[in-house]
Amino acid sequence: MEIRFEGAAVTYGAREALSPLTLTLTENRIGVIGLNGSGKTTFARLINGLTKPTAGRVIVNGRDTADFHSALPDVGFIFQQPQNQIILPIVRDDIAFGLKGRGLSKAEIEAKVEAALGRFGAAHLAARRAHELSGGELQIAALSAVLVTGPDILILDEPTNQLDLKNRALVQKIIEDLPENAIVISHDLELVADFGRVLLFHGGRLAADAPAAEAIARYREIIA
Ligand SMILES: Nc1ncnc2c1ncn2[C@@H]1O[C@H](COP(=O)(O)OP(=O)(O)OP(=O)(O)O)[C@@H](O)[C@H]1O
Repeated sequence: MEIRFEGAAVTYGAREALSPLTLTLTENRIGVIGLNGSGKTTFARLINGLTKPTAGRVIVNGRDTADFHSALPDVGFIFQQPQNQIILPIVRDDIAFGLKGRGLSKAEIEAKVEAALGRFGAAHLAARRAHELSGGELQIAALSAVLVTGPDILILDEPTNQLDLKNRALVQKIIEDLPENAIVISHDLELVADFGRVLLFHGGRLAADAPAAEAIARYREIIA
């Protein structure tokens, strides 16, 4: 993975959501922390191309996000409210939906869906109705639907938000074990506490880019 921000900035009218940012990300785990409205989601949306920079460039694995009309296929995004990204009512159909148009046979699609849920020991969720799932199950269904498409980079926006302690621990373990590159945005600082690189945003600016302990300490100083 190589993500390069080259003076990339986002402004909405007169509001600067992200000040010009230049950095390169190559680490397998990146944490993103900061207050509400500090620019974390804007930063993440720049990486998958859902938001285009109003200045500068963002280059992901050698490709300029501005060259894509929509999101980049190699960047999966799990949104803050995973229920909003479930498209079809039954879990297995929803996961299969992402594989449409790839010229796969029905049997190949079924095998991929099974494997996607199987990664999380969640094959039993295949026939369930998505709107009946618990928060943790919903995260697994959303993760499966994104990972089945084979992204190189996964962005998780507050993945433990609204989860109880048990499901939180489950999601933390799942993130630890992911072979994919993961960028984790979180107010749950424990979730990124082991990460070698954590970015702290404050008022749309990068306020720290450091190992977790240092970035978290800086965050505590800022709000003190
Ligand atoms: N589409 C938009 N139009 C106008 N302003 C926006 C838009 N999206 C974000 N902003 C503004 O940009 C700033 C950064 O927002 P962003 O969503 O990146 O913050 P965040 O750090 O992810 O916040 P939170 O922790 O609350 O999710 C905020 O002031 C927000 O109001």
